[in-house]
Amino acid sequence: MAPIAIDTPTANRDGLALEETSDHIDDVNVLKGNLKKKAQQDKDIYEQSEFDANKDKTQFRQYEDACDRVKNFYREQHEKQTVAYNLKARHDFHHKTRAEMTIWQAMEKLNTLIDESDPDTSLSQIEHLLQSAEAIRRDGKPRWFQLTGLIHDLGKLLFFFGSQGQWDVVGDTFAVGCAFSDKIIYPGTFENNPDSKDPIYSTEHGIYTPGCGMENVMISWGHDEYLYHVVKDQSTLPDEALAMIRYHSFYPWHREGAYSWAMNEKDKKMLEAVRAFNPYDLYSKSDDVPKVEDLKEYYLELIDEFFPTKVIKW
Ligand SMILES: O[C@H]1[C@H](O)[C@@H](O)[C@H](O)[C@@H](O)[C@H]1O
Ligand SMILES: [Fe+2]
Ligand SMILES: [Fe+2]
Repeated sequence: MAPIAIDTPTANRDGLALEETSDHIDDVNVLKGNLKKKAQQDKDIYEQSEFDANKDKTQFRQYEDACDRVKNFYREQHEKQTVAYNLKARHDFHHKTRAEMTIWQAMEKLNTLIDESDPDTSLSQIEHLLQSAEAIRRDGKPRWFQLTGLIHDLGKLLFFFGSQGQWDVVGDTFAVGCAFSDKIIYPGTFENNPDSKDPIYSTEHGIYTPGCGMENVMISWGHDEYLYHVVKDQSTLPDEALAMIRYHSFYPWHREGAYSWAMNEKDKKMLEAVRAFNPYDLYSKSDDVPKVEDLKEYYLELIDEFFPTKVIKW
């Protein structure tokens, strides 16, 4: 079809030159775009989603019925996550840069890892990340929240950076340096962890003072804590996003209410944010498998918005 010719005037009624008018239109369009983004951002992160309401939750996290792969994973993890190991892991982390790559490259690198601790999915990690992000996006939640869904498990890259196995990378987390809570899954498997017999670490508060704040509690080392440090220093994501990343595997706390004695005022707010995130992580595992190539462009732009330095130090 031939383009329609429009007889455009060179100046508008108020005598403005055409160039200025079209600049103005551009500005208005930018504003409209911002408003649209803003409207999306206004959708409260705490508002319960349809997504959450429609899932049959009894289908997830059935650890008693889980296969041996999952049970063996936790037996090993619960034996080996000691205070001594956690101090060493943090020391090692702060003393080197393991790799330099973009967020998308990290997602691709992670793709060969199948998480041994997970009874609910055998999909690759890139698919799980996109499922989480897409569920948040479909619910019209803020862009920073969508990005948090996209990256929240990238800390599993630790597996390729000299971890001792999967036990110090994946799985639920718990506090070390105080008594192992009976709210942790398979609580009977801590017997062979030497800390369970330590005269201080085995007491309720252990090395901590009540009210000290979760950021002062040493949580078992793995993908949450690692990614939290990477993202905190290299992105503009808000505190809520950092809490979602740092505590998303901390089910004894965010789901079962353990360790409440350690919380401070800020933690109460952060706990709500972590709880708002959890359904998108857990229940999106039964959604359709996303098509990576179809979504790539949208997410590349989103990544650039919050990671000013494209190449990240891992
Ligand atoms: O098996 C899963 C998986 O490793 C997740 O990435 C982690 O966040 C969960 O807490 C855990 O239960
Ligand atoms: Fe995770
Ligand atoms: Fe996840």
